[in-house]
Amino acid sequence: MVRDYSRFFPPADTGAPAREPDALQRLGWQAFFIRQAGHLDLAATPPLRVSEVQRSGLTALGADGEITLPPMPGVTVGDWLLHDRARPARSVLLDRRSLFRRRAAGTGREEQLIAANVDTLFIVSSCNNDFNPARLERYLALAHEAGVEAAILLTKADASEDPGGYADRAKAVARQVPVLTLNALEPGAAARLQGWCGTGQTVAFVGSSGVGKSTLVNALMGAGAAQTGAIREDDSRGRHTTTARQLHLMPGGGLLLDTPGMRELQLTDAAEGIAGVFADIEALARQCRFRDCGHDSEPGCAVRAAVDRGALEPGRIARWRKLLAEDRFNSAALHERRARDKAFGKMVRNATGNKAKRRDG
Ligand SMILES: Nc1nc2c(ncn2[C@@H]2O[C@H](COP(=O)(O)OP(=O)(O)OP(=O)(O)O)[C@@H](O)[C@H]2O)c(=O)[nH]1
Ligand SMILES: [Zn+2]
Repeated sequence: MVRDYSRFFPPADTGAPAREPDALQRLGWQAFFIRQAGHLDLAATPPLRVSEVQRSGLTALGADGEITLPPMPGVTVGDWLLHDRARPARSVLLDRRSLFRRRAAGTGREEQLIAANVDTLFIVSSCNNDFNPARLERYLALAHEAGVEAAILLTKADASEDPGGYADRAKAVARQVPVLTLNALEPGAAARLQGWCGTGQTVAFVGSSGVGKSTLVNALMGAGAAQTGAIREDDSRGRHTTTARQLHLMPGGGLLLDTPGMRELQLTDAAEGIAGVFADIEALARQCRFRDCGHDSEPGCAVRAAVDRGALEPGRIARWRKLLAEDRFNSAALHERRARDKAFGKMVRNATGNKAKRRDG
């Protein structure tokens, strides 16, 4: 299927103002990728950004519009490829600036790539009962793990008596992360996010159901929102499945990456991300007298001492522990499955090996 993206791109010749960003810049082609391709002839192997991943293949956007490619394992939405026109499946995957991945339960595959090269993750919650510091921390850990900057958006400020109170509690969770309270329905909502959505900047949304993600997406997409409509493809059994478009050019210049996987993100081996979000506690824990301090009633516990002098909120310790335990559980389950698969593989090899021997003898 060929879609007309021409309205997103400046005219090819002199009609465009000199400083108009070129088509690749609009797709997020930045110094990080340009450096990787520096020694290559980009006319021969043009850069493409993957906009959809389906069973039947990939769709990618480049300076000349949209191209369909055969399936390429290990490639995900948001990735940059250098297109090999003669052998498309051999197109080169460029290193990623950031990557969201998740453990794929029960699929036999251990890990699922969700999205690459997102610049900013909008973590959305509302100024109401949805607000939950533990959930914010979880999402922040995910962003940290993926290597993505985060911004916390607290919607429904218009329906709250005290939006500032919610903002303060969000800021207490992550001092470095920008926090915005807003009414997603008001006309100026998109403009308030524009700072993160400039030309070539890729954003994604996470948050619970009903917090206003779609409302914000529609605000950012403006008249282009019709583009978010679903498309159909045939799966391997010839059934029609409906998949949504996954990478959208926003009228304001940025890109919106929106996949079902993005919305279902969980913590996977996120120890590093957790450490980033709870850096204060982890630093304290290193000062405890005992290396294996449980931070309960051990003498010389720096974590407890911080709680006692009011420098650390006890709830944060509980959430830190819960997140660590959850991550440990997830990782253990994965390693167990890995070990089981390995043992099974060995058994199969032994069995087939024995058969071969018998035949030989
Ligand atoms: N008053 C008010 N209503 C809002 C705001 N943001 C969203 N809503 C309303 O809340 C409802 C849910 O918003 P959605 O944008 O569908 O929420 P979502 O996060 O996309 O939900 P899912 O699609 O289930 O993930 C809709 O009725 C919106 O109109 C806000 O800032 N203020
Ligand atoms: Zn301790």
